Amino acid sequence: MLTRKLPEREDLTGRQLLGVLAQTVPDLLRSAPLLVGLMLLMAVIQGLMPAVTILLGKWTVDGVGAALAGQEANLTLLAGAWAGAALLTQVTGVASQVLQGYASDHFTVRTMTRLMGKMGEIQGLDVLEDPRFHDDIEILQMGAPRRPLNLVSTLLYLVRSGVGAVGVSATLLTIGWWVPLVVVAGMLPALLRQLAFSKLGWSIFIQRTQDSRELNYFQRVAMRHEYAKEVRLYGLMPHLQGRYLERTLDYQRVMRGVRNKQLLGVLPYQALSLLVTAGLFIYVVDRAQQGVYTAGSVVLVITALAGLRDELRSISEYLSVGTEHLNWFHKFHRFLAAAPGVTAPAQPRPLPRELTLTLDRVTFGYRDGPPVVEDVSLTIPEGQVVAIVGENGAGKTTLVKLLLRFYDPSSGRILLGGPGEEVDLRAVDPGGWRAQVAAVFQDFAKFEWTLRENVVLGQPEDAPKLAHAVGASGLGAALNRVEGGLEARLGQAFGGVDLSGGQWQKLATARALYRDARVLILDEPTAALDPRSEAEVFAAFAALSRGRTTLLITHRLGSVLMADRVLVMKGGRLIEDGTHAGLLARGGEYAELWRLQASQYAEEREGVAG
Ligand SMILES: Nc1ncnc2c1ncn2[C@@H]1O[C@H](COP(=O)(O)OP(=O)(O)OP(=O)(O)O)[C@@H](O)[C@H]1O
Repeated sequence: MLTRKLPEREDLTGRQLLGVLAQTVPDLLRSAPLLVGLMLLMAVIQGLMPAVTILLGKWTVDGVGAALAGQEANLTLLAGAWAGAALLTQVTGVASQVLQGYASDHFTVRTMTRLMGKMGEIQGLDVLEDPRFHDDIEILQMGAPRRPLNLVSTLLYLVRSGVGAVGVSATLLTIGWWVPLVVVAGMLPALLRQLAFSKLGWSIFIQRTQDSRELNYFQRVAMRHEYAKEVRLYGLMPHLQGRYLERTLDYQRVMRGVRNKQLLGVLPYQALSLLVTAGLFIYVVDRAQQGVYTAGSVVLVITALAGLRDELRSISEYLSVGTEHLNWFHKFHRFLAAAPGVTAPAQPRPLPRELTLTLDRVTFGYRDGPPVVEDVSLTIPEGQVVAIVGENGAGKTTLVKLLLRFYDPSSGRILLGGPGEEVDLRAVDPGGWRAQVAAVFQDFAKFEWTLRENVVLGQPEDAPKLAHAVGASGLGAALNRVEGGLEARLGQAFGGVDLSGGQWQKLATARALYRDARVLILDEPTAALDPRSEAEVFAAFAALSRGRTTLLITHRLGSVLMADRVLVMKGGRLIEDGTHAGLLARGGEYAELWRLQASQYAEEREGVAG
């Protein structure tokens, strides 16, 4: 059976927690001083209420006793005080909830804005492919709407319970100065023990994030439309259920162990606390029988002991959840302060006039793995149309991703600019450079927005340009068949229509055509198109690529004919570089690929003829 360990302890030390607290609280306070101030006021008032109630109880019992004995007692005043206390409890309770609502709205917007702002700063893809980042971002995303408010609330509850504990202890002073000391000393060990266990809380939470991401994935595969065909065809459901159950039961077993240990471990300490309480109770009752204490004092001790136990238990719980919130904030601050892999330069150099691309001995491996692009050097003058060919996994797409600065080379440089004006790609603003590029990626994004939004992608709308992009990409024919035309919502998630694979690809093409770019990148742009559409789209690209640097990655060698130059990649290296005719004449890898593809057509022709 698979046994699962708890993750490495991620808990911060007490000192580190205080550091996070000192960093977080002033920031939250500054962002909403009035709200937090009012909430603090409510917490202090609420904290005083238990002591008030206990004293009122004592005075009431003593007052009733006095009245029964025929002495004078102002019971009306007492009744008024009870009513006033109850009213104050109600009012502060409602006010706290209203204030929490406001604070929640405020903190959610603020935290999510900061998180999204930071995501916007992450220029590359490397960070997003790191599994640790997935866990962190999931934890941050889940926590952003609630952690800031929860931290504030927890701190306020701590204030309330702290004031409550002090207030209730103070009422015990009426019995004797030593009474609060004895009671707190008896209850403290259980509290500390509970606190020690609660440190496990964050580790468990982290574990839950890793597990829940995987469990969610199983659920998604089982339930979502995009996996439904394979799940049914290959009968995957029992397999998914089995793996889901195995993981869940395993996880639950670990959690049960932790929970049981926690509950049983704290029992002896709670027994000690009960002994002290019972001892004190017997002492006070005994002394009351001797006439040292009044009946009201006995009631006071009973209610104060119960009250103090409640307050201390609350303090322990709030400290424990507060620790979790602070751990979350630790991740949050670390995320905001992190310098993500690909960063924009502090003082970007302007883009050069001419966008010639130069790779100078560029080597790159994903996540410091073995190189998938190795020692590639080449220059592509602005305006050249270049085809990149080579077998699967040769590094063609990676080369393009490096040119777009989704990753930085492990060694070597990528330069932009004509002779004498070259600048390192790392020295220019990535956003400014990417604005010069239009691309149809192999795995282009299918946004579940309207068709129009999918083409325009946040750029200013220009009706003639849009009409041209839709027409030239071949998307126009699809539009006639989609209800709502350009306004049709795409994708299943919001009840929209779905397009065929080829129609989506035309849409991705329209996107590239709509963007007025100096560099065009086409990564297998026609893989899903029928022959007629492919011919049409290539005609559009041929028209578009005139005068623009174009990089066309393709396995369909027929389309290479539109290129001025062909690059052949193999095993991450650039092994051939020349014109179509030159490379054919050379009789190397390209000639071999061409011969193989041509022979397929020849065989088919012979087959048809025969
Ligand atoms: N994000 C990634 N993380 C890790 N490895 C990757 C990643 N993307 C690609 N690779 C690996 O890098 C190598 C080159 O991939 P690349 O996509 O550049 O090849 P390609 O020539 O475009 O292939 P194809 O013709 O199949 O599209 C492959 O071995 C692939 O497994």
